Amino acid sequence: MSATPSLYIGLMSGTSLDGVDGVLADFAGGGIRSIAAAFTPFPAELRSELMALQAASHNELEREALAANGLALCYAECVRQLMPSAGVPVTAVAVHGQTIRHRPELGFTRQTNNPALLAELTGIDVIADFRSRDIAAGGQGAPLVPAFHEAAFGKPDSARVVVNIGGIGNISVLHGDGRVTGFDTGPGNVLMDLWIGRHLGKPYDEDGAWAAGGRVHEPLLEALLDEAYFRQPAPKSTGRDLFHDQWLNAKLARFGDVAPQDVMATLTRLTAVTIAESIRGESAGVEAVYACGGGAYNATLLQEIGNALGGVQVESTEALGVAPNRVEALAFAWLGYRFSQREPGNLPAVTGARGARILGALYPA
Ligand SMILES: Nc1ncnc2c1ncn2[C@@H]1O[C@H](COP(=O)(O)OP(=O)(O)OP(=O)(O)O)[C@@H](O)[C@H]1O
Ligand SMILES: CC(=O)N[C@H]1[C@@H]2OC[C@@H](O2)[C@@H](O)[C@@H]1O[C@H](C)C(=O)O
Repeated sequence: MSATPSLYIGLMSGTSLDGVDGVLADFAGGGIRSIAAAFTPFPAELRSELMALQAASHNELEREALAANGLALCYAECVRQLMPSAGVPVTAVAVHGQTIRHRPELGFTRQTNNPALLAELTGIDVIADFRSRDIAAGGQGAPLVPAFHEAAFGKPDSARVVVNIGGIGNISVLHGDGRVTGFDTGPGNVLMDLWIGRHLGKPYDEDGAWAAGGRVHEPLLEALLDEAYFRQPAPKSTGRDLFHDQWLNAKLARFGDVAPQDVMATLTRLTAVTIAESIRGESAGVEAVYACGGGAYNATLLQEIGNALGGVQVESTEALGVAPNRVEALAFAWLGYRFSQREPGNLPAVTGARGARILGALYPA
């Protein structure tokens, strides 16, 4: 007889600001099983307000509170879509919130959210605020997915790398001997999305097709790589606080004559080489690299990461049984489960925290 289900819903809205990814998962008996997934796009107005809140602006306290209420409605809608797949009561909804400021060096990170409203709207326990305890313990508060990557994808005696390519990229190196290292590599899709939006009015470069038809401009690539963050040792994490449109504009200032499609090819290469160099720096002979996050659907990008690693084939996490667009939400469902078990969620070797900590705060139904 199978164990009684232990159902959690994970909700993630990341730096791409495209919407909410939700996953219903069952962790019965210590297993990890994703049952159903849903995606709720942000209404255009909420998306642009969340984008505006990424930087200092007028009356932002009130605007943040209102955006948090709007977010809670999107989260509730995503939960509503997942509920029919549950069958039995869901133990808790684990919700990341929307990062609008990430400044671990100043001792804070801010994921705007209204978990009380979400508990009210869903009638389910809500677990939120997963990052601040790690920062309180001296850590970066990010990335948090490496512990989950090890639990879900780790294989004894074999070295595997999981690379999450969302707005920002992050790697988890599962060394195969229980050790896990990882950090944010820098831009994932954020600069590419910005550029194709500006030039073709599209949200992203589907399959990397536009970049594939362009040529990498080496001097521009060199200028883009001239960024202290790439040389900084781990632990490290980043976000739109650093990699924003002014960052890109400043880099492009000397390269006004480069064709937009060639800029796209160069930005794709930038993401690929910063990920590949980060992997190389952590582990010499990596053979198995698995990509997740929306960037895993960018064939050009995966090909370029593989090339930059000297011909390694980069597969998506689909090969390990989890669709790439489900991994992050599943990770937060799992972090919610860990919270309920009073088990730590962070890895001090990754975030730099003084020790393992239970992450999250409960808003009862
Ligand atoms: N078919 C596709 N082809 C190319 N790129 C894609 C495709 N589908 C999604 N993407 C990219 O993936 C992004 C969304 O990825 P994801 O949902 O993993 O990001 P996120 O969770 O918001 O970010 P983060 O992990 O930084 O928090 C899109 O903005 C787009 O750039
Ligand atoms: C502060 C913040 O929201 N960071 C995100 C972001 O998106 C990717 C990368 O930057 C990672 O550090 C993190 O998300 C994943 C889910 C994490 O915590 O592992």
